[in-house]
Amino acid sequence: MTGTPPLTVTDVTVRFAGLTALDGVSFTVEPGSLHAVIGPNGAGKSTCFNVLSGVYRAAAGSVRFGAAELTGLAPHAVAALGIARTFQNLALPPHTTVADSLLLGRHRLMRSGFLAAGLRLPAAVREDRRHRERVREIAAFVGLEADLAAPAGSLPYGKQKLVELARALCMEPRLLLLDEPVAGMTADERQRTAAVIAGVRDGLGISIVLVEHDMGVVMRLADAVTVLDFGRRIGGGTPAQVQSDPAVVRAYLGEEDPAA
Ligand SMILES: Nc1ncnc2c1ncn2[C@@H]1O[C@H](COP(=O)(O)OP(=O)(O)OP(=O)(O)O)[C@@H](O)[C@H]1O
Repeated sequence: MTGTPPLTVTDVTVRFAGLTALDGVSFTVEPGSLHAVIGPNGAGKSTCFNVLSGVYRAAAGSVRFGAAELTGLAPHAVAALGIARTFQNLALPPHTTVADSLLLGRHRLMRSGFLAAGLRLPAAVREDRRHRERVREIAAFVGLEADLAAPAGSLPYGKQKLVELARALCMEPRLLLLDEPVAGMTADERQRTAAVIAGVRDGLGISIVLVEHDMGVVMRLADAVTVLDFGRRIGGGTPAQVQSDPAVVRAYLGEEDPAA
């Protein structure tokens, strides 16, 4: 997709009743790149994710997607700019088929109102057919074409997470926010999902922000990494750069060794 602007996070601070969860954090997500946000437990990753998706409001700083200022926008207004998100925990209606779950993801793009759709007016029928075709294409892209008629809740966990990813893609986003997309997956599922995520970046040209604990996946997929610790940005760069950064290594070792 053309026209994806950079996402520029500048000096963002978020406070919760006396606790500074993010403290003057800055980074830029280059167009079409996969940018991972990592850090030990409690570092501020989820808070960062929630600021980008409009769930939390920053006390200070700015988040710009091209010329658009995101801070202060409600989640639906952030989505309207072409920023889609997935959730850490499954957020799919379990009895709804995969096809219908994905169609729900296209709601923002649908012009016909419920009345026109309900009355089966010709324009609404044509639009419905167009959206179903696109849903099929996106399902094929993530490897779910054979599962379109299945209730989402009947699929194995890894596939349900792929349905969520596909649903976000159905919004035709320019930027995709992924919240721990491989958490709870088997090694096989992790590998498959990582390949799909790489395909989204490489094949669709969508920028991706990835918050993820799995270092293997982060280091294999990311073009750039931002490292948080206690709400501050303590490092950043390519995966190789952050892996050899003593401050980053110290932050992670500190987490593993409570005596340190
Ligand atoms: N809604 C909230 N109210 C109060 N404190 C919060 C809230 N959300 C997060 N925090 C606190 O802010 C800090 C950063 O939390 P956050 O969840 O962003 O970290 P994280 O890096 O995502 O951690 P984890 O890896 O454990 O998910 C923590 O000290 C956390 O307790």
